Amino acid sequence: MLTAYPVHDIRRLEEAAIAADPRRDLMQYAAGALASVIADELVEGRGRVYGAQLLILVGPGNNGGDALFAGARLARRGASVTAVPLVGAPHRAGMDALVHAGGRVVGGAADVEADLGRYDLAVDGIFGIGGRPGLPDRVAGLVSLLDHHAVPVIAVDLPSGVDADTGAVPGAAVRATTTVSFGASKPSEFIQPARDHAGRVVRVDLGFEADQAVTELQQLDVDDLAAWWPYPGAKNDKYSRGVVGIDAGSTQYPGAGILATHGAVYAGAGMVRFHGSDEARRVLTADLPNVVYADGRVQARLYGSGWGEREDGAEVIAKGLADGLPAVVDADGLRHLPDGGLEPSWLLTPHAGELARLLDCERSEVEADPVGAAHRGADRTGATVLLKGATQIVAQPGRRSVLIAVPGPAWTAQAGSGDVLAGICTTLLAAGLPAPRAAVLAASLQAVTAAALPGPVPPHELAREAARTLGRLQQSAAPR
Ligand SMILES: NC(=O)C1=CN([C@@H]2O[C@H](COP(=O)(O)OP(=O)(O)OC[C@H]3O[C@@H](n4cnc5c(N)ncnc54)[C@H](O)[C@@H]3O)[C@@H](O)[C@H]2O)[C@@H](O)CC1
Ligand SMILES: [K+]
Repeated sequence: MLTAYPVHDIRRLEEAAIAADPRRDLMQYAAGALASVIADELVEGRGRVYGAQLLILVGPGNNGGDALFAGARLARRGASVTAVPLVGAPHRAGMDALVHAGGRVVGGAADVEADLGRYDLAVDGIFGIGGRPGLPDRVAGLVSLLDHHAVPVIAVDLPSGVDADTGAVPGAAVRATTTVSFGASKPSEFIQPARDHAGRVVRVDLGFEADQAVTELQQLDVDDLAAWWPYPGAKNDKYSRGVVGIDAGSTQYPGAGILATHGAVYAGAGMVRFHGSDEARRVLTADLPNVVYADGRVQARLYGSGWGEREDGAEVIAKGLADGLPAVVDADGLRHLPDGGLEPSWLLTPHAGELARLLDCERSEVEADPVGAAHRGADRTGATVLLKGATQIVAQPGRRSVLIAVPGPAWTAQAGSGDVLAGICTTLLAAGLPAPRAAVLAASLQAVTAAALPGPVPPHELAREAARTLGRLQQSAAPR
């Protein structure tokens, strides 16, 4: 599991680390770690550090200081280092160190633009955690020229221009090949589209110790998925594994019910009872003869995928609430929720547009701060929220921390993926998992399954593959 903290909390952790050991120079430590990553990349790219052409992009803060001190270390190892101050006054001591080590400082972007292609590597020390999203125009111009010349960029702490807290990229931003992240991960390392700007992330431990008061973003990895999945054991029967009730699909959208049922079955439900349309039932009878159509005991329900315009939607959901069973509400079902008063054992699975409708805001507002929007959705409804999209985020009512699923390939964004996902989530609720864990495991299973495939497959095939993934994960799982 990887943990990220918002900038506000990283500053607090940094202050606490300095107070605990005032003699430790965090900037020198950071610069040393940065220099060693740069040296490794130079050796990999051209065989040695000596004689390498290194360009340092310098902003007005400590981020530029880190870059300058790292540049000084590499100049001492024989690299030819050019620093270009781009915004405001650069870090004084860092500049002195670079010049003292034999580095060159030019006046501004115009002095390097003509021959950018000669640089082996550029270091982005423009803005760090003090940066506001976007880049001043002249800086954006230089950054896009570097891209044009295919000069690899190592970002110091984070790629300048991205929003560290939200992962949004509202304007120009550096696209790094590698990011050297200090002290603690930033949310932008996990959340798209900023995650793509970071490239490979090398994390440098500065000895921060998290405390209870900080907000955490916890991103699962494959080992967490393997360890947390509730594999059926020898003592399980179909009831203890969980019976899923699916009320999904409609005459207009029969496929949604079929897909959700595939998700539920292949994720290992003890039994699935299907209460959707007759068209879907005919297909399911042929494809998945284990599905049951009679009423009877269930342990979790799914409502809403492919409902379309359903007149009795609000009534069905109200009845489900009165039953007191955990439930997943997906897609069209989200239009029929009561105003607040849901339970955290209920899991809502909106994409950005559906969450915007729940929050009475624009989709762009959700995309600008997906974690914040997922929190608001959970707080407003009282339910757990899984916000689907390029980054899959799970928020709980009244809690500031969020879970983030293992990232998967972009091709899973296709019609029907959400229906399968809703089915997997319901299987995990029926198995007795709390909604947040069910949501993050289901989304992670889909991502890990897709990542192991050579390319796009339709969602019902992805559901079948998920069962194979679970078989492999179970073998590799270390008990926790
Ligand atoms: N957090 C930590 O524990 C450590 C932080 N260090 C470095 O310090 C950095 C933070 O340093 P600072 O707080 O000085 O912040 P920055 O280096 O991010 O710079 C902030 C400055 O840039 C200006 N600025 C921000 N966005 C702008 C924009 N879009 N257009 C124009 N001007 C803009 C601000 O007004 C401010 O003056 C970290 O990212 C990291 O690189 C390291 O030295 C080691 C320890
Ligand atoms: K940077």
